[in-house]
Order: sequence, then structure tokens, then C-alpha cells
Amino acid sequence: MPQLPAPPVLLADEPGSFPHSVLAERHPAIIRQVRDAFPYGPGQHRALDALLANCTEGVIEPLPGGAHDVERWRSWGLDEYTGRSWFEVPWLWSESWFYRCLLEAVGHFPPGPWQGIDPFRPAKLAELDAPETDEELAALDSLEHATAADRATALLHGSLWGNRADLGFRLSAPGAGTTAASGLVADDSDALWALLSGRPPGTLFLVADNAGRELVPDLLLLAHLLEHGHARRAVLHVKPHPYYVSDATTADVVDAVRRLTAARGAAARYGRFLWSAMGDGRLTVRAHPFSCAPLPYADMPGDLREEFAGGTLTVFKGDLNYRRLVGDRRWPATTPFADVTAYFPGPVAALRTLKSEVVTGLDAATEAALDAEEDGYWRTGGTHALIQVASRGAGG
Ligand SMILES: O=P(O)(O)OC[C@H]1O[C@](O)(CO)[C@@H](O)[C@@H]1O
Repeated sequence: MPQLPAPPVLLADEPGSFPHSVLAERHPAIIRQVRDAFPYGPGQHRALDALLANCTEGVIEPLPGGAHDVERWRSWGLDEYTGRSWFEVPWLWSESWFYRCLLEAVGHFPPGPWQGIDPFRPAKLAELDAPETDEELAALDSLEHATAADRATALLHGSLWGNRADLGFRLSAPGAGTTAASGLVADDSDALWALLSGRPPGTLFLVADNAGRELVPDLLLLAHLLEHGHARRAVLHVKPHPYYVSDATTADVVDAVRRLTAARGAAARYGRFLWSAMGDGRLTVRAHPFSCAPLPYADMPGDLREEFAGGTLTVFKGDLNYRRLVGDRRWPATTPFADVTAYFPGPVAALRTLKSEVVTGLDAATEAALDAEEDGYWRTGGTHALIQVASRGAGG
């Protein structure tokens, strides 16, 4: 296993940089969005005001005494970062901390009337109910007569580009979600299908990203893989609580499956298949606390490592999961994907549209052509995507 020299971790301390804009502009916009979405009381408004001031100008503060997850956050670095500016600690950490603080402000965790209320739910439901979702579901009918291989490719690409449908991202990426997707910067789909065509079929893990119009195609892909013998069992890892605006929780899985069963035609058939697969254990939902950790997957706990080790393949969806999979560092873009994921206990794949600067596994010519064409925007604009696979341990 190659020991790579690790380049610096991304911070948000450079005004004008992408990470800085997320902390300085996107987070205040998310607070506004959440504030407008619910008839919160004065205490919640005051807490949101305090968070706005704290996350833009203040320092990281301890969690309130008695918070259910104090020890967890201490083990994730809270003591080390308390008292420091949000802009000077790892960007991955401060972004994750923002969502923890936001949930605190709206009373999501402590016992009380607002416990368990998802501040992002109105936006998630609006997306699921949007006419675009109807159009995407209706398009499934035209795939019914395609060959299984063509359908599989279409569903894989649906899941991949579904990652553009990210509500937080739309708050600050001009045109995101509306312009035509222009291309893959890496495409290891042959290796992915090779892993999923082994006999006997095994367990597939899918580490989900966003709810709504990303989760629906993820579920369709899982249904296809189960139905066509590419996997015996699928495990969908979602977030244990609302996170990064649109990240999928178990409630969002339920909403998505219900949305499918209530649709017409092929979509309804997929919905019924998923419902029964959940009923007989072919499809399981997991909500591990580490799914919301501010840390890279290289630091995953033993139980999770052991779980992934038993999979034929683990697929990481989306940008944030990619950052956590490869490490949120200034990797040269040509660093091999297999090297940065060498710690992972089994075959692993990433399906991601590019919405932050971290990228690995490109060839030098591709990177040069993209830079010449777009001067860096290709890394963050959600206009490009990748399918990357490290088949290690599978004889690949
Ligand atoms: O929903 P995704 O694909 O994980 O994208 C979320 C991305 O948006 C950001 O919050 C800001 O770009 C990133 O930090 C994160 O990687």
C-alpha cells in the first residue's frame, strides 16, 4: 500500500477562495432559508441570530452542557478547535459544525416540541413534488423496452447526475441545476460493472448523499441492481439527522419510496419492488453516527470498517462524501484514486459531480484541457462529473 505524502488540508481562511465563500456567504444564506421556512418562536430566532454572528465573526464554542453528543464531538476534535475562528480550522470540520449548531438553534435535539423536526424538510418536499420529478419518473417508461445493459447505464448516469440536484449548492452556484451537464472527467464504469457482475452476487453499500431528486435515482439504481442479480443485498447509508441542507435521512428514504409507489407506470413498479425489498431485508437502511462526522473516512470507526469490508462494492455518492473518501486536501489532480483510497477495506467507487476543489485520479491531459477551457470553474460548478473505482481486493 503506497504511503502518500499528504498535502495540506483545505481551510477557509483565504478571502475570495471557494471554501471561504461557503462559510462567509452560503452559511448565512442557509440560516435565512431555514428561518423563512418555519414559524419559529422568539427563542429560535435569537439562537439563529447568535449563530449567524458566531459562524461569520466568532469562534468555535463548546456544546451546551447535557447535549447528547458532547462526547462524540470531543472525540471528533471539538476540544482542539474550541476558541478558534471557524475560518482557521479544517473546512470539512467547520462546515459540519455549522449544521450541528444550526440544529441546536432550532431545537432539533433536546426533548421538546421541535425535537426531530427537519429544518430542511420543506425544501426537500418541494423538490420531490416538483414537475421535473414527474418528468424524470415518466421517462422511466421509455426505458422499459431497452436492454438490461442500456437500462443499467441509464440508471447509473441518472444516479450520477442526480447529484447536481443539491439544494444547498443551488443557493450559491449560479445556474446550477439548470445548465446542461457537459461531461465526465473520469469514467471507470467498466470496472464498476465488472465488480457488480461477479458471481455469486454479494452486498452492495451505497453511501447516499442528497434526498429528493438525487435519492430517487439512487433507489432506482439499487432496485435495478437487486432485480438483475448484480447484488444479493443492498445497504443504503443515510444521515442520522438533517445535514448539509439536503442530505438524505431515513425519513427522506420513506418519502422517496412513497413518491415512487404513488407514481404511474414503471416508477410505481420500482416503488413496489423497493418496498418489498425493504420488507424482506434485501434493501436495508443504515444511519451510522459517522455519516455526519466532520472527518475523512480514513478515520472511520472499527464497526464501520468491518461492515464495508464485507461488501462487494461500496459506492460513495456526491461531493461531500468524495471529500471525505479521498481526504479534503490539496491533492494534485493526477494523484491516483486507488492510492488515496488505499486505506479502504474493500472495493470502492465514487459517483460525484464536482462541487468543490478536491479531485484525484485525472490524467494530466484532461486536467490541462479543463483548465484551458474553464479556468477552475469545472472543479466547483457542478458542470462535470466522475465515476471512479478502486477494485482492490476484488482481483481487479
Ligand atoms: O451534496 P454534495 O454533492 O455532497 O455537495 C455538497 C457540497 O457543497 C458544499 O457544501 C459547498 O460546496 C461542499 O462543501 C460540499 O462538498
